[in-house]
Amino acid sequence: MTKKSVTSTTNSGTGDSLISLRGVFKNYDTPSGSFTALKDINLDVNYGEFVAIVGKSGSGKSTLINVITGIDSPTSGEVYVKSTAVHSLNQEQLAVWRGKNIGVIFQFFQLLPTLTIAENVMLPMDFCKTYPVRERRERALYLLDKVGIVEQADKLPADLSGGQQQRAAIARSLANDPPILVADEPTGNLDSQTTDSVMRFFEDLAQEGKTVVMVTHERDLSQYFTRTIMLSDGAVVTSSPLRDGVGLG
Ligand SMILES: Nc1ncnc2c1ncn2[C@@H]1O[C@H](COP(=O)(O)OP(=O)(O)OP(=O)(O)O)[C@@H](O)[C@H]1O
Repeated sequence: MTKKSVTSTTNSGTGDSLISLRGVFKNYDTPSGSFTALKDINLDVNYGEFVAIVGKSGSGKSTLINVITGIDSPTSGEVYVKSTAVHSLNQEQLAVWRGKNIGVIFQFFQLLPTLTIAENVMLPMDFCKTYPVRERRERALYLLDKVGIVEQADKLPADLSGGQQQRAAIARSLANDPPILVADEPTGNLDSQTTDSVMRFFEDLAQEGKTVVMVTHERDLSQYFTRTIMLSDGAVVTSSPLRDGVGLG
């Protein structure tokens, strides 16, 4: 599948964009009063984009992706993914919706230590009942093969290297074939060679039409992204296309 360009940042939130944020604010109550972590975020991300969220520590990067995934709800404003109004789903609806639509990848992998790698990859399918029971292990093995670690399928996470665990986490994120992958510092715990291979894998997924949104502190990864969104004090300060015209409005 070829990449598509990002749409205008002014559509209604129910247009062609895959992810659409409209006037999103997020306030946290703190002992010293209300703190605004996100300020009037308006953003559109389309199919096949590989987007970096960058900015200083505390600028709101994790809060932004938590609002996109529905892990956190906005204080005001609207979050749409395809035609779903994420901001209006209840917790139970959110869990199932997220399981089917968003693969989440963390810096520290968060594989369940007592389950094998294949069982970890099967978990999202078990939770959302997206594939028949008899097909789930076969699909897990297919995904582990895709990320290059199928021979580790029956080992426990502790028996794998950091890079292999992150590949397992990526396979798990793909279990329900979601259109979106969201990753918070996924290479923060990897050496540079493993980082490059993980980044190339994300790049390939974006080429296939998945949308990848990734928080990163690592400046030398910019070659991989189709767009960089920079946050400062909770606001978007730049949203720049990086190459091939992808990301141009
Ligand atoms: N639950 C919370 N309660 C109060 N303040 C919070 C909460 N979560 C985040 N914040 C504050 O919101 C701001 C943005 O936090 P966030 O974690 O999104 O930043 P970040 O850019 O991801 O930072 P880092 O790069 O250090 O991970 C920070 O000032 C943080 O202290």
